[in-house]
Amino acid sequence: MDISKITSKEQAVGFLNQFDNFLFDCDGVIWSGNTLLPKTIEILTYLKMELHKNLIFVSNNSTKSREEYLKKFRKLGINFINKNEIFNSSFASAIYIEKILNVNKETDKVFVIGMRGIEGELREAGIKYIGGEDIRLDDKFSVEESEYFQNLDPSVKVVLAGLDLNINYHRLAIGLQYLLRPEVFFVSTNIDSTFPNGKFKLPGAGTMIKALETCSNRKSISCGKPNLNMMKSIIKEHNIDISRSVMVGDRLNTDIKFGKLGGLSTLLVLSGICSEEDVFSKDNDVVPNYYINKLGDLYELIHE
Ligand SMILES: O=C(O)[C@H](O)[C@H](O)COP(=O)(O)O
Ligand SMILES: [Mg+2]
Repeated sequence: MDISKITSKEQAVGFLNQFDNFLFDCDGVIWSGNTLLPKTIEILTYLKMELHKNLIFVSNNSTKSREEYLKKFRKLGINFINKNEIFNSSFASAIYIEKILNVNKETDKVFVIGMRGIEGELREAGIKYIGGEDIRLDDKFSVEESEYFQNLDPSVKVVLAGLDLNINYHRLAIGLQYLLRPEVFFVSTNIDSTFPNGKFKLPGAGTMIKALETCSNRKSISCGKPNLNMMKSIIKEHNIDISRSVMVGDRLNTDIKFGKLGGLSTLLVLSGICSEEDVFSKDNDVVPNYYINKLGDLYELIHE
């Protein structure tokens, strides 16, 4: 198992010198919930402003659109990022529905189980949708009283499901009605089972997706990491040299797998979901090239 833990200044300098392009996962790497992880601003500023590296942010979190992510970065004091340097699973899903499923934007609709991040990216792509954060879906479910159940929409051609902090039986029941139609596509934003928030692990999008897959007996197409469609969009948009690029993430089965499948080097941080035990577990077959306690250590080791 050829893997190195970065624990010294020499290793940190040697690591940074190998790459021009840094693809960063967000939850568990840059922040945990709405709190920046230690020395994040310092290392990102050092990479961008002093070493003139390309920084690209690749999140499976679909609860925000890229616009909303930009606002989150700026609110947290990170002001040197442009919208085209942010890729997330709600954007990847909207591109997939628009460009690959090629839905008719005049007539077709998407039923959304998820939040405003998905709604925002579908709107930006000009794709009609129902569901999402519609408060009528927050009502206690009753077949007779549900406006959604009593008015199932024949123009729904896709069910798109992602992390939904408002998930409930009502949303799952409506999603199932549409998934029982074989002509309706089943798309999901990502498969993450959990995501970090401070010292807690919270249910991730994979929780909602598995519930829908169970009741519908169907498998979704997942658009987020490790699906390489997002990698293709990133390489095309930024014309990056893969051999000079590294993917930095906290989850082995999404971030590190995404980087390895894409031919990038990979750095796992232990500040999010995965631990050192996970890396060396006999059940793990996704081995990062490097690992480190947290991203900010790269700054601290070099400026100690
Ligand atoms: O769906 C989820 O579980 C979370 O949104 C996802 O895990 C966090 O995304 P990340 O920024 O870590 O890719
Ligand atoms: Mg993460």
